[in-house]
Amino acid sequence: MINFRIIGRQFSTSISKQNAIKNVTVIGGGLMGSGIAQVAAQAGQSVTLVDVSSDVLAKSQKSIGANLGRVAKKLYKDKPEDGEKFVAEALGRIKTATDPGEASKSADLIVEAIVENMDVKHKLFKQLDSAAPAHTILASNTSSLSINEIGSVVKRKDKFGGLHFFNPVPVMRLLEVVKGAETSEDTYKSMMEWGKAVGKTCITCKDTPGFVVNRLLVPYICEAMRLYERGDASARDIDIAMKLGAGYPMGPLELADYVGLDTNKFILDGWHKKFPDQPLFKPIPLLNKLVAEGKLGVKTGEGIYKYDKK
Ligand SMILES: C[C@H](O)CC(=O)SCCNC(=O)CCNC(=O)[C@H](O)C(C)(C)COP(=O)(O)OP(=O)(O)OC[C@H]1O[C@@H](n2cnc3c(N)ncnc32)[C@H](O)[C@@H]1OP(=O)(O)O
Ligand SMILES: NC(=O)c1ccc[n+]([C@@H]2O[C@H](COP(=O)([O-])OP(=O)(O)OC[C@H]3O[C@@H](n4cnc5c(N)ncnc54)[C@H](O)[C@@H]3O)[C@@H](O)[C@H]2O)c1
Repeated sequence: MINFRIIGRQFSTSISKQNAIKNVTVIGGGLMGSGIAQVAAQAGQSVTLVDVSSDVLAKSQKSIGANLGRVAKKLYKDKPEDGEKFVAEALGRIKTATDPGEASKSADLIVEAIVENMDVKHKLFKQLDSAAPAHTILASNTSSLSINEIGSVVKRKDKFGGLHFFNPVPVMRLLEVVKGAETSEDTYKSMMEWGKAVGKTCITCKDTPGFVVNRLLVPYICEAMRLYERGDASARDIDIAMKLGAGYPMGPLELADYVGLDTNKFILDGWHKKFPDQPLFKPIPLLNKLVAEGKLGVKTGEGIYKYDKK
């Protein structure tokens, strides 16, 4: 096992002896999917990263290469040639594909990280369920949707669950492992072992809205947006307040831009529809306006703040 530290946080990449999952297919090559593919490849697993867009896949490979470089710089501080080997080997374990069905055929585990939309996820999981071998575990990285509802379209309900990672995946140490109503004990154990093998600390949660982290974090971010929208304080001052007054690494508005304002809106709209009387889930006109204008945060160069385009 290799242990290393990034910004004061302990990391490990290891191939667990008990972990029977060797071939992982990640569907969705965006922000989350590329991070999940990276940590699995770092842990020695064979990864197929799938997206509908070849352009996205090319961009993902580039960002995975750069982020592996950041990890290698710390892991192999005194041996840059070993660092280069580490990056090349990890990148070599990642194949890309555009056909989810074909890419499922040799998978032990499939992690879905596509758009936060129930209909789109249902369509994909129906396809994966019929294409993947019988032993394959199917998991969703959904931020806010019900695991039971996503899994309602698959026949293998005992082999379905939630694996919720955090952004940026290579840095954030937590993995929420979500048991659906019909997730088997074997599947749950395999998901926990796999999470550990990719260097994460796993917690278990029932299938409740937002699981643990987002049920607390999303209302916090939304309250910060409402505070800003009312003009109670400037965006900068709200962020400074929570960084210096509460010790958060990012302020809530910076974090909203970092996660993606579209993702924030998908989550809030979904919860508002389900729980219309909950004031914490009420729509936020400012959020709706920014998303309608295509200002989605860091990924589009503008959200609550403006960013330099890379
Ligand atoms: C909505 C969803 O369902 C759930 C979610 O994901 S909610 C979001 C959860 N995430 C958070 O709350 C993130 C909060 N923010 C943070 O922890 C920190 O601000 C941060 C880790 C993102 C960035 O840290 P910060 O010190 O501001 O910036 P930066 O200097 O760029 O990065 C710090 C270190 O992390 C490393 N790093 C950052 N991103 C990385 C990545 N993608 N891959 C590898 N390493 C990375 C950098 O190399 C740097 O290392 P160094 O200090 O040794 O040079
Ligand atoms: N952004 C976050 O901080 C965060 C954190 C944890 C979980 N999540 C969840 O992870 C999922 C992905 O979020 P993201 O931020 O990576 O989104 P993203 O927009 O960055 O990436 C989604 C990718 O999925 C691709 N895609 C869409 N439909 C597809 C399909 N049918 N087959 C294959 N690829 C398809 C898109 O082309 C896009 O590249 C969502 O469910 C989100 O709620 C997001």
